[in-house]
Amino acid sequence: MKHTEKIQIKYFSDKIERLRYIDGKSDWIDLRAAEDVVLKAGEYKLIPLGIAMKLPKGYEAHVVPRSSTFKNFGVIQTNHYGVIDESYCGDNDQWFVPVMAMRDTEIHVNDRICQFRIMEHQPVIEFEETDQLDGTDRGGFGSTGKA
Ligand SMILES: O=c1ccn([C@H]2C[C@H](O)[C@@H](COP(=O)(O)OP(=O)(O)OP(=O)(O)O)O2)c(=O)[nH]1
Repeated sequence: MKHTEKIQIKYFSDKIERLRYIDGKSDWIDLRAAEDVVLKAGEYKLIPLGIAMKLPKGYEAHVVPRSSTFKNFGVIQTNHYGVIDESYCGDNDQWFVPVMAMRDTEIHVNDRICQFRIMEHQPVIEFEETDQLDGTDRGGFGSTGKA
């Protein structure tokens, strides 16, 4: 059985619903736009998500689009994969999602536009330079993708 982590959360708006799991379908948690947004095709906007959190020690959070985000809103997340650092934990550290509109679009406050989960940090990495790697050579990029 998975253990539970408590996360301190601050809401910047009363217009968004409080975060929750949706129907037990996934352990990713949807995030909501904290304001109405109107964009023309090609425009960029940092959309406030109306929350800040103090993540558990040793964790970071990852923010990605929902599968339906492009179909519903016509926007692409410009950083593709948002990383919320453990140090982004203060009173003003509101989460945002950067988007670009591919068509004229409107996003309304409380719309579920992206999702997040928390992940443990990776181990500390030390790089050891060498002229020859001792792994088996696959032949380089794209070498198996011909047939
Ligand atoms: O999609 C995102 C990505 C980042 N952040 C916040 C949390 C993160 O901890 C902080 C900095 O992010 P990152 O280090 O990826 O951005 P940067 O461009 O390197 O900026 P900085 O100089 O603030 O580190 O911005 C978000 O709210 N949404």
